[in-house]
Amino acid sequence: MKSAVVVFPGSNRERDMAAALTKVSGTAPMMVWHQDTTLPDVDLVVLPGGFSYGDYLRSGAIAARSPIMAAVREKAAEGVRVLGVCNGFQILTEAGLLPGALMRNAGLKFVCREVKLSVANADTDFTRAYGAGAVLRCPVAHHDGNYFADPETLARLEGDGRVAFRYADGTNPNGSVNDIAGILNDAGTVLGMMPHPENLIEALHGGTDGRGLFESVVTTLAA
Ligand SMILES: NC(=O)CC[C@H](N)C(=O)O
Repeated sequence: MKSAVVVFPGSNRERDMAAALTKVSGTAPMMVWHQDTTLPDVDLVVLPGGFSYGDYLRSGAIAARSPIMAAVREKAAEGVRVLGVCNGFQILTEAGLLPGALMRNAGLKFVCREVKLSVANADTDFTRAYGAGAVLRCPVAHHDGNYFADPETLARLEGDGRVAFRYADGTNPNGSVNDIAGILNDAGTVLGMMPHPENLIEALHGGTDGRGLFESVVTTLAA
């Protein structure tokens, strides 16, 4: 699987993401600077976590208007898979590639801890390696993870199975509506999620629950 990781000023999870992609897919991703205007020929584009532009204005708002985002939009329109984790999810909503918004955490505090995630739809390109109803451990680290969408959008997301992950067992760290932790676009090719699956890849991380997401994409693209 060929992949690219976009790096913005203030990104801080791009190396974790690159390590996870390399470990699971066997191929190192290409790292692309936000000022570039083209993306290489890849099967997956990843927007990593971090504090792009210092979270000024709103988390992800300035990055969503970076030169590279026109190319990300083009790839998404072609059906290339796009994954946004944490700040990457915020950038995808700010860019209009995913609906809704990530508001300040309900507790008004930065939250850094492990949560439980349930796989709300195991029939997606990003989740098929997990069984239906699987519950996994996953770390979160954010202050703007409180997912919100208007009732109409929410009904569409829920009705179309576009909620990929939910916080489980009362571990919702941010007050997101319907315990939403990750959502898909209409076509199921773009996933945004607040938790960090790239940080539970090998035994040294304390667990491997995050691997399934990357394995799902690898398997989907190999099929
Ligand atoms: N880990 C991250 O990507 C954090 C995203 C963003 N800076 C926030 O705190 O909400």
